[in-house]
Amino acid sequence: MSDSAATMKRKVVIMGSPSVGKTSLTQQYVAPPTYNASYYPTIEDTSHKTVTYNGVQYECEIIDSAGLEEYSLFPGKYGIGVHGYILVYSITSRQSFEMIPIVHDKILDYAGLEKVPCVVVGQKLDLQSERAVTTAEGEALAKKLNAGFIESSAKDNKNVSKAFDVLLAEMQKEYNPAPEKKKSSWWSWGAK
Ligand SMILES: Nc1nc2c(ncn2[C@@H]2O[C@H](COP(=O)(O)OP(=O)(O)OP(=O)(O)O)[C@@H](O)[C@H]2O)c(=O)[nH]1
Repeated sequence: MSDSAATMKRKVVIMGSPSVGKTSLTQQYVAPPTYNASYYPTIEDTSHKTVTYNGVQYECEIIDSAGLEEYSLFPGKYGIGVHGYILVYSITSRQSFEMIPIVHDKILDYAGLEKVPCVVVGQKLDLQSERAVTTAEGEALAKKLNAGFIESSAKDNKNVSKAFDVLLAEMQKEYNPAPEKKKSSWWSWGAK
């Protein structure tokens, strides 16, 4: 995973309950406009996209994983060498929302980390009349997990690339932060 001067490689895994729209989100991002109303459960798919975010070019490897249930074993290959995670629930399913902290805990446990760049994505934003999780609840959970947050609709292609941008921002904070501004020292107080 070496980074060339021009392009940085970023490996991203998309995780969450079955049928929340992980594949639809990925496909809409990688090859828009792509939306399929039929449901085909994923085993695993990998796709690639090169994007420029905040002046940096990233070559992203995006792994769309199989839907996880509460008692699924965490697939170890998703805990190694991964730069960031997109944790997806559906705004129409509380069960899928409740899976988010469980998946997040599994990632940290497996990787032995205290923090990892993540974005929590509330998918199926077009299904407002079936909403079961409020935006405020989503935001509060993401804050608790130290993650970014956005609601999206793969169907309407709403906030799809923004979801990836939020993760790129989280990864930039973690792996290539802006140089810290010089802190003032005690003796500089009052000095002009
Ligand atoms: N209304 C609506 N339906 C969606 C949206 N995204 C996905 N779907 C539908 O939800 C179903 C599941 O979508 P997938 O993208 O296959 O979900 P997944 O999370 O990848 O599913 P698994 O492979 O089982 O993990 C499909 O019928 C999609 O058409 C969305 O934004 N809005």
